[in-house]
Amino acid sequence: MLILGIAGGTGSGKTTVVTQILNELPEDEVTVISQDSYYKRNDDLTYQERCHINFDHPNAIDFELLIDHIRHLKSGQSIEQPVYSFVTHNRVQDTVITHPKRVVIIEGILIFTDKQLRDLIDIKVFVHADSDERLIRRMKRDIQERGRDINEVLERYQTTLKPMHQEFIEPTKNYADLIIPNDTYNTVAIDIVRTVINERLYK
Ligand SMILES: Nc1ncnc2c1ncn2[C@@H]1O[C@H](COP(=O)(O)OP(=O)(O)O)[C@@H](O)[C@H]1O
Ligand SMILES: O=c1ccn([C@@H]2O[C@H](COP(=O)(O)O)[C@@H](O)[C@H]2O)c(=O)[nH]1
Repeated sequence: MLILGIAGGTGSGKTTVVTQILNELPEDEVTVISQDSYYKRNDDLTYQERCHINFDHPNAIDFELLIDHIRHLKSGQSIEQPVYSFVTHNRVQDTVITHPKRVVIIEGILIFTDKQLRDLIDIKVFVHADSDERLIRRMKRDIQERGRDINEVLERYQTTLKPMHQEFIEPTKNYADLIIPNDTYNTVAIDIVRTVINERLYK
């Protein structure tokens, strides 16, 4: 099994890069684990309290469960991947049965902050986009898809996203084997990732 980690700031294009990689590989050989599925359960908090959680801090992530699941997949066992709701800011009851595949892609802003998780990842990719580009993309997404208003997005960006990015996410670029500049679509980088995966899998 080959484990690929795709990190990078919010709006950098991680999900887009994952989709591009998926398009290059046989469907039955790849599975994706999203860090977002592993936000901690917050059943004991009210909705208002959950709105104030710092989702860009490593403490928000249930790394213990995520690492446990990656180890299970590595040893050939299926897992029940949690499902997270950005509307309620909490996990839902459903889970998705995820089977081990030859390639496992883990994607998320904070995945390189945890050493145990880093050590399980064979190829670490960091997707880079300038902060203004990421802010614009994040504003569009949160307003169009997550029901937020412009003031809410800007306030959150200034008070939480930007400082957390600088403190926790940007420094993990140093762990990357490959940095993908993604201010514009980068097909060359995707070709390189595909070549590396094929090389490792079929050598
Ligand atoms: N290279 C790019 N150029 C322009 N828009 C992009 C690019 N990559 C991603 N996007 C757009 O930016 C938004 C955020 O991308 P996404 O892949 O969801 O980022 P992330 O998963 O890192 O938060 C999406 O609307 C996506 O279509
Ligand atoms: O309930 C939540 C949980 C997280 N977020 C934000 O999501 C991004 C991470 O997702 P990307 O796809 O990488 O952008 C993170 O910046 C959190 O602030 C949220 O809005 N609500």
